[in-house]
Amino acid sequence: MDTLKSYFKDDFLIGAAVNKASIDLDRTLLTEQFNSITAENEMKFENIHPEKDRYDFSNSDYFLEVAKANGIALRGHTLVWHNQTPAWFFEDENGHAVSREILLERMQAHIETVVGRYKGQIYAWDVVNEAISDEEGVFFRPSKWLEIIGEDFIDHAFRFAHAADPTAKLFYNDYNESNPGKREKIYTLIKGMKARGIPIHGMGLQAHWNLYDPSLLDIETAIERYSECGVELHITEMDVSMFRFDDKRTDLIEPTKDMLEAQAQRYQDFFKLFLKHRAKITSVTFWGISDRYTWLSDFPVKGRKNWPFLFDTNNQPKPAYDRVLDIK
Ligand SMILES: Oc1ccccc1CN[C@@H]1C=C[C@@H](O)[C@H](O)[C@H]1O
Repeated sequence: MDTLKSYFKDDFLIGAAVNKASIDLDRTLLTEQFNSITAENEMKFENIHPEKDRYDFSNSDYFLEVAKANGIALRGHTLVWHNQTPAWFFEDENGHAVSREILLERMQAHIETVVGRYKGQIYAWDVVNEAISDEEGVFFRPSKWLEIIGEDFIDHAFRFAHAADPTAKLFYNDYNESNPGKREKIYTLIKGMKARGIPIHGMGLQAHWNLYDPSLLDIETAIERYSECGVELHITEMDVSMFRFDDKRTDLIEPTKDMLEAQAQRYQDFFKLFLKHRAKITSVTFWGISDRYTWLSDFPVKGRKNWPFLFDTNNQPKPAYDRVLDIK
């Protein structure tokens, strides 16, 4: 029987985000279908470095152990992000903002400790996540990193990561990556980093898409534009929501047949595009394993169930799975 990882074995890795529950609960489907995993939350700052002098590698070590035992590659997510990073990291003992020099020292220590621990065992890192603003006319997203260090916080993060593990591919990762306005800002960022000799190797397109947008044209234009920077591409957090981002409906307890058919068509269209650009794309990761669990059941509408993946709430293939395996 074909599986995702076997069907695309000559094209790109097929990955899934896992968490402490799903890596065990959904182990059969995970090992059968996927050959890459990403920690959904367990390698983020607040979980892996919860206190100034304490790191917690228990979950990330376990994820690596499971990955190795099953011939699965591990993606690292994420080192520098405005979200899920504890406030103490930016403050001195009196609760005041630390200096640029101190924050750079702390950033370097964090990256050296985390990336260094898994040197040679993590094939790609999302070094910086979501540093570009969605707001028209604003380039960088405001954050404590930007405020205290300045615009070069990104360059430093990549340099520290490369020094800690020269074998890892280093990615900039972002969402709304196919929106033309944000695409051009990300393109400018990466182009500039390459021109300055910063060790950036890839662009992570999060691909939090839905039944209605973005258009295939915007996605393909983004794939081509980022590739022009001379970096490889990863699809890093793919899910296809049944709802537009601004649709706050909460009446459904299961997807309609029309939704499932529309989702199957969207997934087939997306994977046809990925195959067309297989020379640029080296990994495609879903931001979950199956509809049994998705972060979208709490975002943007808390408690509103969503069904964004190829496998249903019982880990069974949906129409979208059959359509993705019926392209070649
Ligand atoms: O789609 C978005 C819309 C607004 C803010 C962030 C995002 C996506 N942000 C992602 C989603 C879930 C987290 O687990 C990931 O670490 C993060 O990269």
